[in-house]
Amino acid sequence: VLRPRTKPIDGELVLITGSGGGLGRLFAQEFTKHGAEVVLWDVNSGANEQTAKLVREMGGTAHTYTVDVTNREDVYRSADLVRRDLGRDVTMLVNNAGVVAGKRMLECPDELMERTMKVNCHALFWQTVKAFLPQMKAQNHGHIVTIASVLGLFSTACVEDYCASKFAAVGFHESLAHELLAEEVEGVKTTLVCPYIVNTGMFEGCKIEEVELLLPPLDPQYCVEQAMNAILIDQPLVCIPRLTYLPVLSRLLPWESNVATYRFMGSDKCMYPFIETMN
Ligand SMILES: NC(=O)C1=CN([C@@H]2O[C@H](COP(=O)(O)OP(=O)(O)OC[C@H]3O[C@@H](n4cnc5c(N)ncnc54)[C@H](OP(=O)(O)O)[C@@H]3O)[C@@H](O)[C@H]2O)C=CC1
Ligand SMILES: CC1=C(/C=C/C(C)=C/C=C/C(C)=C/C=O)C(C)(C)CCC1
Repeated sequence: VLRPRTKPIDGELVLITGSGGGLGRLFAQEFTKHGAEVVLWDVNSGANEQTAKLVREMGGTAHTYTVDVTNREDVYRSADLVRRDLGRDVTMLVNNAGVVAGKRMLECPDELMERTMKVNCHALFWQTVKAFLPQMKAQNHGHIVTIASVLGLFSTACVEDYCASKFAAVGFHESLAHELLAEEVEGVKTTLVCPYIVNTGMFEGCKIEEVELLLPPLDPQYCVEQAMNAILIDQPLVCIPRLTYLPVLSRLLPWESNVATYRFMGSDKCMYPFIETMN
């Protein structure tokens, strides 16, 4: 009944991956509004510098690093560099970088499918467990945020590699959360963020006409604000919007009834216009 109290994050050092655009850039601005210092990792240095500029214009502090999160050595090297440059440890990690191939599986080059798994899933291993978690555990203080997707909790057609990578990200995140709780590392919190389609351009054209009025693609700012609310109250999981908890629950129903719902709602073909836009 009562809204949980939000935690102060001023003074936290927040590392955001994929900060060169979309949700990552908005996360950088939102954390800055709350008084945190941000470390920005992206493959695209120009776009990343642009995010840093926006943060600095808000009066915040931003440190940029050009990092390909799929490259283990690059991740470890950059993590050490951050520690050396700033003389302190990252206390909050937002694993946000993500990609989608945008091709039907049989037409998708193997390399693109591999890239999806590497960016959306494997990168979480190097970044969280190896590069930043040890210090968070040692200080019993930290927060690991995984930006997955509702497609990590249920699926649809024509995004096989993306769904596989996001289901894997959810599995990884939840197992890690269990590990921290089992070891009673109570000061290191975890939040799994699962958004529906967001208007960042990543899923350009993707839509479900039958439910468009009830469930339009999310405004990126709204999505990030909802995620921030969850992070600030240490909420373990947030699906945005709340309506998307429904298909998660319906996974308990027989497969055939889910197929019928997908057909009725047009959820089975929502990727068709997206794939056409991409090709
Ligand atoms: N948009 C949507 O509808 C939804 C998005 N999500 C998830 O939210 C997250 C953010 O998505 P969104 O902001 O829309 O996507 P964007 O494509 O707008 O932003 C992703 C950012 O990640 C960067 N990036 C990609 N690969 C790497 C890499 N190997 N190393 C470092 N940075 C990299 C991109 O750089 P570059 O531009 O140079 O490739 C880009 O700046 C993703 O994980 C996505 O899966 C979840 C649900 C819905
Ligand atoms: C099944 C189903 C739905 C489908 C949702 C889909 C297909 C979401 C796609 C999300 C994307 C593209 C996320 C990217 O990361 C609705 C409309 C919620 C309504 C109830 C049943």
